[in-house]
Amino acid sequence: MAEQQTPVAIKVAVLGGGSFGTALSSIAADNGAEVRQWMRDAELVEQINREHHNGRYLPDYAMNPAVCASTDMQAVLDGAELVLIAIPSKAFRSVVKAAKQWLRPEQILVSTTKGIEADSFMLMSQVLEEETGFSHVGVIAGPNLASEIADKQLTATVVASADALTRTRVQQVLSCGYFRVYASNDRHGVELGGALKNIYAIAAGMAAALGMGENTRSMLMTRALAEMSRFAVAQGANPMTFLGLSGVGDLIVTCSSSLSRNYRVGYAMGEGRTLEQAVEALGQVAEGVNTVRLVCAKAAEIGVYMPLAEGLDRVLFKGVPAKQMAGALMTGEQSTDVEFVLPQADVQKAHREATGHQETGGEQ
Ligand SMILES: NC(=O)C1=CN([C@@H]2O[C@H](COP(=O)(O)OP(=O)(O)OC[C@H]3O[C@@H](n4cnc5c(N)ncnc54)[C@H](O)[C@@H]3O)[C@@H](O)[C@H]2O)C=CC1
Ligand SMILES: O=C(CO)COP(=O)(O)O
Repeated sequence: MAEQQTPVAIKVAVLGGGSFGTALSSIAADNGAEVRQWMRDAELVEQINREHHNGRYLPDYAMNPAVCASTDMQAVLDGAELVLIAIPSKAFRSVVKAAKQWLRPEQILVSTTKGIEADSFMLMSQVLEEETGFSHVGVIAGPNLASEIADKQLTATVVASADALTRTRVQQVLSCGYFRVYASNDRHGVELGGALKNIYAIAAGMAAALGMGENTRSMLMTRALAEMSRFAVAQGANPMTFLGLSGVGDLIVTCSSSLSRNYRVGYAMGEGRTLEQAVEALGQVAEGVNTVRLVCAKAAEIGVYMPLAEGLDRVLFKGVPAKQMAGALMTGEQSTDVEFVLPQADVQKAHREATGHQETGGEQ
């Protein structure tokens, strides 16, 4: 599958020793970049440098031997033109704060993280901007299960940035025969898509464990897309972005695959495990668990109707049994299919004219 391309002469730093950071490091090295990968775990560093594989996060993956792992953040960042940050959202700001002293304004900083910061409700590229004030900032998001990338399955991602240099350099560094990098200038929409879809991946895993069929899964994904776009529009994003790889693309893969960690958390809960048991058994990050809580609080604050996310929030954090919630979620009063085609205001007007009542009250 891999195709020959001209080696990219560039120094790349990857912050994060998890599955996604590891897969991206290896692709960049395959393309000829000089790659250094930072992580905290000295044993893992030693293993990667000696055996060229990451036994903790991607044990079956033969990494490019040229990837040099290190616990020394300064050495990793020194001279890097492109910095990829693959750190879970909970730790993202603290890592950027630690890195800041060695970052320079001409560097390109790209988040690969699909989460939201708890206190600020910021996306990770906003954290990057706030901490550094630099202008070459972007994100990567899309249907990108790290274990499939490791398996060299044909995969597409999106690099999103208002900055053309960021988009071009990421495309040069990461594009290869099995990894296609599409560009977007809607950083906010792309990043929001990546974060929001994790919520529905948990719900889809739960629905699968409860024995729901393909019609149900399709309904869940489609209504999830409506809900995600509704929230994103209220946050100022472009709903068209949700038709792309980082919206519907990522939603499909994570709602369909047991390789998704978010899906696996939902599945375990659908089988009767508690959230704590499900997360502990996973042993890796499932960003959707925090995202659902944060998004529901924000949706309540700004008045966006999100019945699926709110139902999941009740199962995860308020002790409502998954089985009880699943039926209720899917059978709320129906109303508009695509609300950008048939606006909710028109539905309410027709309802008022037909019944003399004021509100439909159901799903938008
Ligand atoms: N794995 C995947 O398939 C994909 C993951 N992502 C996103 O990438 C981000 C990172 O995910 P993964 O690499 O999959 O995570 P992971 O769970 O495989 O690994 C997380 C890594 O972050 C490190 N880490 C955690 N807290 C840290 C701290 N305080 N300081 C330094 N390092 C810390 C861990 O030691 C570990 O190396 C997540 O937001 C995820 O949503 C995006 C696309 C695909
Ligand atoms: O974002 C991902 C795939 O695009 C990875 O999903 P999980 O974090 O659920 O494994």
